[in-house]
Amino acid sequence: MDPPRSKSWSIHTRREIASKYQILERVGSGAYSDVYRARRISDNLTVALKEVHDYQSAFREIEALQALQNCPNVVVLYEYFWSEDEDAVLVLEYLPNDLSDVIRAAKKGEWKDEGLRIGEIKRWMVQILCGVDACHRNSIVHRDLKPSNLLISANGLLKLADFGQARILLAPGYVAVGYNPQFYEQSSPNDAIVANPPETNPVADNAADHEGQVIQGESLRKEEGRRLSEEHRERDFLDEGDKESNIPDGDVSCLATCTASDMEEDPFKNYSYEAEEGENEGLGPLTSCVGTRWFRAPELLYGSTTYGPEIDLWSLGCIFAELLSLEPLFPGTSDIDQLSRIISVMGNLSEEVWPGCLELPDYKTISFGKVENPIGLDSCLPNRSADEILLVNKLLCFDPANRATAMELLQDKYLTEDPLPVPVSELRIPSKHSDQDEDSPGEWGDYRDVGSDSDFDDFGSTNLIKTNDGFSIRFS
Ligand SMILES: Nc1ncnc2c1ncn2[C@@H]1O[C@H](COP(=O)(O)OP(=O)(O)OP(=O)(O)O)[C@@H](O)[C@H]1O
Repeated sequence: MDPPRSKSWSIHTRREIASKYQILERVGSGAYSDVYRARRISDNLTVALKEVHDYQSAFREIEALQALQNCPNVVVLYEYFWSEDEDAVLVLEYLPNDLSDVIRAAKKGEWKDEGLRIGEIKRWMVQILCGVDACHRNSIVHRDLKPSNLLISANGLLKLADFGQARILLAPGYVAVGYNPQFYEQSSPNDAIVANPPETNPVADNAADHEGQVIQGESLRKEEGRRLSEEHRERDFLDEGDKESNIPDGDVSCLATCTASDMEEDPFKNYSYEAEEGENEGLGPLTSCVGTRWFRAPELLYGSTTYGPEIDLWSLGCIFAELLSLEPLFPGTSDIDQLSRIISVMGNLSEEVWPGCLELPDYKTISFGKVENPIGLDSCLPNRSADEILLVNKLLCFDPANRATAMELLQDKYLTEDPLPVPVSELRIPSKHSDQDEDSPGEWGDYRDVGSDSDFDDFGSTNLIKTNDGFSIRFS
């Protein structure tokens, strides 16, 4: 059989890969990668080969995954292929589903009852929080959390994936901390396994999973990591920060909002997409052009280059709201529309709700008319309990300092009181439609396809008024 059509043929012609893996089919692609299902020849283990066409994205993903090797809710990196002239290829554990599949199936009524059960929602939330907690305890900001980047194994384990935009916000030499075992253990008498590192119940065709992980994990030796870091440091565009020239820093999601043409055509040209050097001590400035629009925190939309892990917590708030309502919470069609949706629900951003917001690079460039009666989160989550709305409210705060941390939420009464999270083994996972062309977005829509190229397309009925300082938006 001919190999599948692909953006790049290099993976099929690389001997070092062909000698160890049999490539079976392409299962996905992103802005900078093609992902294949493959079989490890030595033991028949099914793996995902991720061929990354962007150097920096590959480096970031490898660096972050190495730091998170022992975290049960982060995808396992078995090994990687790295050479000067070729795309990096990451060998990852194969995870056939993602959370957007679960939400879509629940919305379609695939399981014959209304949406997701509360115990299921809670178990998904706990697994996501464990993964995010592990990242943040290791000072890693994921920067692109969304349902389609939360992959799910055949037996219900959820794992954070796609670390191509991740940043480690600490100086080299930092000793990473492990995961917190408390939340991976039994949380109810029937809950035999919540999530244990590595998977303790491998499915039949992945029988070598456990062993494979350990052995291959060891192959990611320290010297290898050091060599990679040194190489990275030698590159021209070594990032002491995220530079605009580097906007691949982004991904498709980011490009959907921040393409070069966008910026040329965008009347909000004063937007501070360009990071200024030296703002973020020791690390350089960060680009505000990260993540997928629907899940982007307000500080990013206002051009911050000094944000922290709290941007992930905002994304979590959007994901949790979507788990509860089965609808995206803020499906903005442009960055301005994104902000206007947030403000129409939460009210205006002001010093009162976020002291210091005036310092945001684009705060004065865009002003929104006074929203007298914000819709409120409860209207977006009809039929959900006060505790559920409160949980989401703890994440969706304008002021990043007020957002609850992943660890705090793991101890939240909503997740620790009845009905308890169901065991992982009771989670329902949709059957995968293998016949869908992965190049075409699904009928429900693709997060990578969420925006038009220009901030003015699809701007709807909102009134946009040019002012001396920039633009003003009035809600009709
Ligand atoms: N470990 C895996 N197992 C199975 N499928 C995977 C795995 N990793 C990625 N995929 C599939 O490949 C697709 C692209 O992967 P990924 O999102 O990591 O790449 P990307 O180039 O960083 O994408 P994006 O443009 O969304 O940032 C995913 O949506 C998923 O369908």
